[in-house]
Amino acid sequence: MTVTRIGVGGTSTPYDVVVGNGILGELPALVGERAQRVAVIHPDTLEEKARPVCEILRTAGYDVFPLPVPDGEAAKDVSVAADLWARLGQAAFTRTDVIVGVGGGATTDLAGFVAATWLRGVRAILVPTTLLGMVDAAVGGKTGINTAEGKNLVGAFHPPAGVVCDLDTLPSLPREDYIGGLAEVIKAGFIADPVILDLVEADPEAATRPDGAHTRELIERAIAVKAEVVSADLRESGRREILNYGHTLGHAIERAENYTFRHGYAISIGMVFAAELARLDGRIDAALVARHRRILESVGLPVRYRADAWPALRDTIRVDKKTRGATLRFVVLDDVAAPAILAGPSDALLAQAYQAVSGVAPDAPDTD
Ligand SMILES: NC(=O)c1ccc[n+]([C@@H]2O[C@H](COP(=O)([O-])OP(=O)(O)OC[C@H]3O[C@@H](n4cnc5c(N)ncnc54)[C@H](O)[C@@H]3O)[C@@H](O)[C@H]2O)c1
Ligand SMILES: O=C(O)C(=O)C[C@@H](O)[C@H](O)[C@H](O)COP(=O)(O)O
Ligand SMILES: [Zn+2]
Repeated sequence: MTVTRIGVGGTSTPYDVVVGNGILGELPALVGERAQRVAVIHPDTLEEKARPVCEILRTAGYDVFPLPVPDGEAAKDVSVAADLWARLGQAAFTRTDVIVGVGGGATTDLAGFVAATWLRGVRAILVPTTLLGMVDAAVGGKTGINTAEGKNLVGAFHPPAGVVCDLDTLPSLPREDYIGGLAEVIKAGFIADPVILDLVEADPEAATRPDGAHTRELIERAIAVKAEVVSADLRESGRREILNYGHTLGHAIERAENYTFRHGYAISIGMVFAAELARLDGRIDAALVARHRRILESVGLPVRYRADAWPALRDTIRVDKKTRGATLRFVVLDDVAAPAILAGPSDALLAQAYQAVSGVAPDAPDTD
């Protein structure tokens, strides 16, 4: 199988997202000759994915420090970052040394954040092992951790020095996590690449499998969308906001669920909410909202959330990063591949859109 390299620019150090099978051998060249030590941050549950990375780097002559962290979202916590800072200090990690993050989006967000903050910035190389990590989290340099008040509230823009997407890691991913990653693939379709939507609609079942007929094309198209957007606007001063489609409500749902709800599942619901908002604002028709529900449901993603959660979700949305002062801002669509910002929707409009997502009037008890 061929190796694909998708370039990401917009920074003084452009890098490639490399996609292919059995491509961990790309790593030593990315780490480079100036580094002596390499820290390999990985979930403690994914030792078998970190081991070949460590072996390749040891064989290439580096001093390798495997640094296990808690699995999943539990890693995106300041206590975990502080523990890693301590371990880097104990290993006398210098500015020419390198951090490699191996795992899903939660792990690469943490590894990137630690790389951004250690000595005010050392190089990070990311090896995403989830679909979501490959098509979204590992690309573009957003790093961060959660706080009690909300998702990703502390972080830094710190582009990686390289991203290695070894497709051989995907078959072991639990099906639910694979489907979670499809939410970001479908998001890329709605905001920028209609062919993604066509491919999912043509065979939704195949889209849920790492060996599906169009899987590689879906992955590469979604990466290309992300690469184009972050190359144009690394620091989210404008265009990059479109990547937040579905995330305003989605992040609030994740917080309401104490970060036990898959990110992709939450943003799937969030995209339906954003579509309902756009319809109520007169931007899109009911058919496009229905297309959201149909595509997302066809791959097993949720499109509804409980009605009684609205007051808490409404409060959390206030600290969304796109909010300016008291003005809430949502990414919406004017059409497929025509994203826009809806600023300052009324409380009534928001509640009406949420009603369409919960299926129950906001004040009424949830009888589901
Ligand atoms: N920085 C960004 O631009 C960006 C973009 C999108 C999402 N994110 C973040 O990414 C996170 C979600 O990422 P995720 O969906 O990858 O979740 P995750 O990192 O929690 O991984 C999901 C689960 O899959 C397991 N896993 C990972 N790879 C595996 C493999 N190959 N085989 C078996 N199990 C495997 C993990 O151990 C974990 O239990 C969220 O924190 C979200 O905020 C960040
Ligand atoms: O890269 C971006 O920009 C995104 O918004 C991609 C999102 O899929 C991702 O979940 C991101 O972490 C959200 O960023 P945040 O700034 O809303 O925390
Ligand atoms: Zn996301």
